Amino acid sequence: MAQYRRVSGSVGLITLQNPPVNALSASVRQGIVDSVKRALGDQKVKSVVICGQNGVFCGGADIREFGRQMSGPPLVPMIHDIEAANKPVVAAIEGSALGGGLELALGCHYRISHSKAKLGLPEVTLGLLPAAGGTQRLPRLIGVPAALNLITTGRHVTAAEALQLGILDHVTEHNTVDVAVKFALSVTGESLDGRRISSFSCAPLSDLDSLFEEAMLKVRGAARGAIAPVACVQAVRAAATLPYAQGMEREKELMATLFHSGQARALQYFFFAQRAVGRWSTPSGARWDTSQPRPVRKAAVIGLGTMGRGITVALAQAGLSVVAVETHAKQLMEAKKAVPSMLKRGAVRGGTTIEPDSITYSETVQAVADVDLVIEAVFEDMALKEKVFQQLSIVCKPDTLLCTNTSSLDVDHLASQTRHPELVVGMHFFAPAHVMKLLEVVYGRRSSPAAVATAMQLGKKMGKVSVAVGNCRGFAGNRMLKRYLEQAFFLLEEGATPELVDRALEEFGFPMGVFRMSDLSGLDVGWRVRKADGLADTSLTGTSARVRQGCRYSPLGDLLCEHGRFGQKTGRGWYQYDKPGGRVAKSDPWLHNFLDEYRARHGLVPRCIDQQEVLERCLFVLINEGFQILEEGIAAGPEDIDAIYVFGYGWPRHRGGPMFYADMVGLERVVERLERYHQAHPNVPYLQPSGLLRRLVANGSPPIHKWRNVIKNRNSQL
Ligand SMILES: CC(C)(COP(=O)(O)OP(=O)(O)OC[C@H]1O[C@@H](n2cnc3c(N)ncnc32)[C@H](O)[C@@H]1OP(=O)(O)O)[C@@H](O)C(=O)NCCC(=O)NCCSC(=O)/C=C/CCCCCCCCCCCCC(=O)O
Repeated sequence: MAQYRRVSGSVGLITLQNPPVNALSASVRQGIVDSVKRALGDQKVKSVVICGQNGVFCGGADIREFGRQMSGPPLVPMIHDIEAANKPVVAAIEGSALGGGLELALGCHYRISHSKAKLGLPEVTLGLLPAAGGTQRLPRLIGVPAALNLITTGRHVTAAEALQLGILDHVTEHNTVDVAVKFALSVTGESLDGRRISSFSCAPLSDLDSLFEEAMLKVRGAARGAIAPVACVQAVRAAATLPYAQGMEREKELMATLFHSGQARALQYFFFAQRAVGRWSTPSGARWDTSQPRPVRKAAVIGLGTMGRGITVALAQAGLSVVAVETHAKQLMEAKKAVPSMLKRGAVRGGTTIEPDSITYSETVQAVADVDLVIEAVFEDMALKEKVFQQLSIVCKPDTLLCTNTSSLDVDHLASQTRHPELVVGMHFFAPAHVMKLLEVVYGRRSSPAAVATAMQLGKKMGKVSVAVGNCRGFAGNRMLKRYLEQAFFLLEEGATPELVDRALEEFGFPMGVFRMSDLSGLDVGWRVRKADGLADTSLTGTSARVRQGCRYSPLGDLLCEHGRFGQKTGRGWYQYDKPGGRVAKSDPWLHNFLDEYRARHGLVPRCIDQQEVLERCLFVLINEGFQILEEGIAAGPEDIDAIYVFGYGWPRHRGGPMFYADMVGLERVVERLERYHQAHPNVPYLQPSGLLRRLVANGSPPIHKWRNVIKNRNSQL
């Protein structure tokens, strides 16, 4: 709703009231329409101010209404009526003016903002466009290039930038509503002719065609297959080339194509999923709202390889004081050079300053005696990590939280090496650790609620999306990835090429296909793990060469490593590169010969594999493992898995994440395809649909937001 009152004698003050962000729900829109009518009909009122309660102007249209039958007054005519008013209307912006909130402000005759406010048109991130006149008014106000940038990226700008761009008329450090009311009094009776943005023309540009061609190329490159950014460019083009009324028609038409699209559904689901992962819970009953995080002021990082350096930077950027420990003198010296320059680059990018003395370096673990939290980031080797944890348990304060940055090792086992296993959790960072948004916080059997809460909060402070997951081999992300990689190898055995598999995945929306990604991260990483697991034995011959522990196994990755092909770092992997460290993947005839010989040696007759099979085999098997993970309670809900895959593994956001994708495709279809592939490959047991997946289908395939009920029922039966 909206509250209306008269203030300072002649100003009608309209306050949007819909906590927490004053989203423009049907009742808020109705409240605005009614209040504007009252203000315009009241002779005593000479000007109007619109503001939001609790220090937030407006977070935009109510996203929760989008999937439902729309009711209440529509936004577009509401904003037109405000703009057409014959009394000055001033927007008083505090907190946020986003999406429909900014569009409402653009319909006002003046915009005054607090200096700390953020403004933007983020509709594109929800699979939409600013269809309440935003695509038509913003270019008319600030010019086509700047508007294109804001509308196609959805980025939020500070009040200072908004003032510079010309979105705002005034920025204040004081009480914004008071300032706006005074301003409204000062403009009473002035002509509004030059204040209605819809009557402006876009500033002329010399080469519109190439501007829009470039913009189109840029958005197509940035989010492969996403339709909203393309529609945003088309809508802004309409603003630049058509009269306002026709531009509005075009905006409406383009919005209609987006509004009910699968991509919009996926992105809106993902908006709420990101927020849901913060409300974590564990099977032991620990929860986000009942567990108190400990304060962490000083942290330590043990091991300053690539990951340790990135973690050190992330901690320092979060404002912590950091003790960075590396026992190898040469590595320490290199880290002392690398970390400050990483910090400097980050500060330039983010416009922040870093206290250079917030990091101290040491060659001994003794230096961490007084820290609140340690993140161990030594080489991925259990014996080495055990030793470090034993040492830390002696050196640290008894209440220091001990975290391990491992991508798959057993957190419970490491906890058992310490005097306080309840203070041990995993913090699985993704490389580069100071850039990648994802953090898996891995709780062990004995991790205390406070330990989990502290790690989750620290992740948030570092700007990460922290997802709490249980302890199992590979946790959630890598456990699912393993299945995906294995299917990709099997597809090569059956006749596919890395190019074919990668093309299918990249057209689906991944920034890189599985083979290009493996080349980038290094084939030797997985090889080392397989060797440690006793799997990578290429001396086996005959049928046993492709079977391990009774299941199908592909030694292709091991064979490549034996040829010294570790990916980009060696200049050869699944592709060839112009030099070691080269980035541009080129098809490699050697690899194709190698695959031909391999198939011939094993009596494999190559067949034609299409993109659909690639997608189904690789993605459905990964999804199936996701269901297994939910079934086991390793992840609390599908949103956790989706956040992990979008933020950590390049799953295209406009497809919502693997679990959402399964919901979109239809669970019955996923089961049917998995069963069919399992029949064709009976020695791949994990192609069998998981129990949870089958149960969901048996329960009538409820929509994704209801899966938790089925999972919960299952857990309560156990
Ligand atoms: C920056 C924020 C605003 C605040 O951030 P923060 O303080 O960190 O808080 P959060 O945790 O993010 O949020 C707190 C809770 O509030 C919920 N929330 C936030 N914003 C919204 C919202 N806009 N709607 C609903 N709920 C919201 C959030 O989920 C949290 O709750 P919970 O924890 O999940 O329970 C930050 O929140 C933020 O960035 N918000 C989103 C801002 C945004 O993206 N705004 C744009 C929204 S879309 C929009 O505005 C569109 C406008 C144009 C619409 C035109 C309509 C025309 C319809 C025509 C249809 C024609 C087609 C029909 C065709 C046919 O049918 O024929």
